[in-house]
Amino acid sequence: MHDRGPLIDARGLAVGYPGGPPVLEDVTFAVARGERVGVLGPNGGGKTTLMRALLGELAPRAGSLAVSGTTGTVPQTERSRLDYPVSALDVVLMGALARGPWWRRPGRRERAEALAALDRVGLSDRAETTFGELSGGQRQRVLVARALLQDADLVLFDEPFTGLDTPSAERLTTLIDTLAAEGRGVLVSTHDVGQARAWDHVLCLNRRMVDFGPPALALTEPVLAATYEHAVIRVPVDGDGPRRAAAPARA
Ligand SMILES: Nc1ncnc2c1ncn2[C@@H]1O[C@H](COP(=O)(O)OP(=O)(O)OP(=O)(O)O)[C@@H](O)[C@H]1O
Repeated sequence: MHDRGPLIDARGLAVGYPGGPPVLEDVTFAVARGERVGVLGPNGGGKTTLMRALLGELAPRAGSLAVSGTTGTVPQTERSRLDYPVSALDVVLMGALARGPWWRRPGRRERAEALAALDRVGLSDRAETTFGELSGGQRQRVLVARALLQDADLVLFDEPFTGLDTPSAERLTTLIDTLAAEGRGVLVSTHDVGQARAWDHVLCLNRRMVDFGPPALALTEPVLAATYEHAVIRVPVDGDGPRRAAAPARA
């Protein structure tokens, strides 16, 4: 892994789709190694669009975006289905392809590393299972194993908690913590404001950046109201103490 500078440095970033107006503007944030950054925003707020820009699929329309090191991605589960019959192990081994020179096919050593990566995400018994036959949560964990094999400096998760039951969500939370503790930067888009409070920074998006900072400073009522356009459920905490807000459930 490289050791210096932020993994992501976005300044005044604007992004859009070919032929259309920008769908995301004025985005300024940074992600350092070892940080977990939550990306919050309503449906259509631009979270996936930001991920696509970070992956180099969409070029900045304005401002600047620098992403350093290797990037592993865990897309939304419905987008991670593969139509061809590859095993979970094959998918993890794709991480070795990204790591090595293009002419070198993964060998016995990479296979052993891929099995170890599957073991780390608790799926060593599913190595030969067809990827498409796994549950959404299991597919996500296979993709985390792929990022581990790739030795990704930065791991992008696009709404990974959607549809997960409580044990799977807890397991994923622990994995995210572990990835960050290893010095990787982790960017996670989520609809769960309460969960993002536990991370290092939050980036609030609603077609433009509403705020970026440590959750204790950024997640104020005005910021949440601007992010979710007042569709916020207010939950009082400790009588007159600060209020906690939760994003509305996905439609
Ligand atoms: N391929 C595309 N071509 C044109 N516009 C698109 C495309 N994908 C998304 N958009 C538009 O960009 C805007 C932001 O969408 P995006 O998918 O980034 O939001 P999101 O925050 O990820 O939403 P969700 O929470 O529903 O996943 C939306 O208005 C959407 O219609």
